[in-house]
Amino acid sequence: MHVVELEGVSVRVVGKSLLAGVSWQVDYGDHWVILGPNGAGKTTLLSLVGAVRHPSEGAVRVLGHRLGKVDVRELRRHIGLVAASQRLVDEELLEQEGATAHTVVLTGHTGTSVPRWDKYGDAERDRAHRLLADLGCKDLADRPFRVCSQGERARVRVARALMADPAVLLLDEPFAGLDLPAREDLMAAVEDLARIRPVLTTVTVTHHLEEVPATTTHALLMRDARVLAAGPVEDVLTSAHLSDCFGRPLSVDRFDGRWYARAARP
Ligand SMILES: Nc1ncnc2c1ncn2[C@@H]1O[C@H](COP(=O)(O)OP(=O)(O)OP(=O)(O)O)[C@@H](O)[C@H]1O
Repeated sequence: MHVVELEGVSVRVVGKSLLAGVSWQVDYGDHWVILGPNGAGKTTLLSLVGAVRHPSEGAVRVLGHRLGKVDVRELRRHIGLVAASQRLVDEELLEQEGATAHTVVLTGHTGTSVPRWDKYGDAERDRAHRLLADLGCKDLADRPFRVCSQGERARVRVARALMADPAVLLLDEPFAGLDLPAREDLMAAVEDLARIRPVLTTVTVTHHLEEVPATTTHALLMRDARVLAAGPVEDVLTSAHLSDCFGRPLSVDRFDGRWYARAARP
């Protein structure tokens, strides 16, 4: 069984195709990155995998369950989704309540935007502390989420998503808006996660090759609602594929496991 399986999937809204004829398979322990220009359909693809939306055509199976034939609320409990664009968590409410980073992580256990204190015992509290430590921010436990920096929040959100022990973790532009040290801290945390949780599957949407974690195993390139290339990361992240994807000549390098792109000079 695949973690994610799409067969001939299209998503249409009035007068527009958001995804067209997409087939794709993700296996347990894979770490995928999805790249493509603005409007290519990356977030739409991730929202299918997150069981947030349904396809107009074709079949989507997540953790063996076909969308349309499964209780998506139950399915979502096994999927960790961190996406600024899809407000699944009411962070403003948590901020108003003065929630600490530890409390925000705890709410991941109940999948709620407010803490359900009767549901959290010592095991859950310890787990939330461990996850903050795994994400390199154990010192934030008692800090109000409201005052955490963007980089700190980004790591707390990932810890929250892991609280429910999901089989698959979906990250939609997790590095957006972070400065260089914050980006590198989150990158290190994501790479550590891949090492300490070998069965966790991850799918990360990003805009920049510099944001592709070194632990990435596979890549999928999108353009105009279609998949341009998908497969093992070293086969897909080539100068030719990236140039095709972004519509201009690009030169791609790999150094120390990380990827870099720049405009090709004549
Ligand atoms: N409900 C909708 N109705 C109409 N158009 C939509 C709807 N949702 C998304 N779109 C459009 O579909 C296209 C794909 O959107 P999507 O958010 O998946 O792209 P993306 O690759 O994630 O883009 P970005 O990199 O800019 O975040 C965009 O042109 C977007 O404007």
